[in-house]
Amino acid sequence: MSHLILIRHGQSIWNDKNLFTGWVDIPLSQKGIFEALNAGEKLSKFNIDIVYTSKLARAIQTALILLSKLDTQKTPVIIHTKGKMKKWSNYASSIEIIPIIQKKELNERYYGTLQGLNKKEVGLKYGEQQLKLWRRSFDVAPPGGESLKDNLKRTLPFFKQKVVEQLEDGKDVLIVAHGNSLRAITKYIENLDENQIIKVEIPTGTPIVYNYENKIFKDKVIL
Ligand SMILES: O=C(O)[C@H](O)COP(=O)(O)O
Repeated sequence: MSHLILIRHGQSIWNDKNLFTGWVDIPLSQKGIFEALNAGEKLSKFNIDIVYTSKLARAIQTALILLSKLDTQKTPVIIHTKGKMKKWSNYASSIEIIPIIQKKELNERYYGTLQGLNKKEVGLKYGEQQLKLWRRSFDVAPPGGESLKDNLKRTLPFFKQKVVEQLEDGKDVLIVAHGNSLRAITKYIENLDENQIIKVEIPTGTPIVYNYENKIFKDKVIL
């Protein structure tokens, strides 16, 4: 049996200010840093084999902080895939590592022209119903941005190919990503329909653990 651990990044500075963030690369707030440390403590006994993050700093920052709390001799190493960064990040083969791999497929949904706007003010201007459709519906895209369906189209092929392959291999996989890229993954692994996914909220800095066995995700625990 292997484990899949999903975690949304800790609170970012724009989460704190209640601004739409999407692909704007905003770091963690101080509260977010504490959330990441706390998540690391909760996960300290897991034998994590591989970490996938998005390309966004708030996810990478969360992963690095969290990994500092793990009770392991393995060294977290950010894997570079191009040019000299790849070639010159060689090391002795006796070293055991936890690879950290950054994938744009795990990025938050692109929030289009809403990025940088205050969520409460958008609700007042366009109405709560419209705000909810933009934020939580499956297929209504925010202006110029990605719907959850669009987000799912880029996140899910990556998840099914790369992550499931690792789980099949008996590896414990940690994914550090975002509210909507994780909703896309959750829709798939919990087999939720387009109405059920509307209600799914992923809190910041909270590990969600599934056991994976015989091609089935089961025994979900929120730590
Ligand atoms: O991008 C953002 O603003 C948040 O990370 C997720 O936003 P949401 O909860 O409005 O989908």
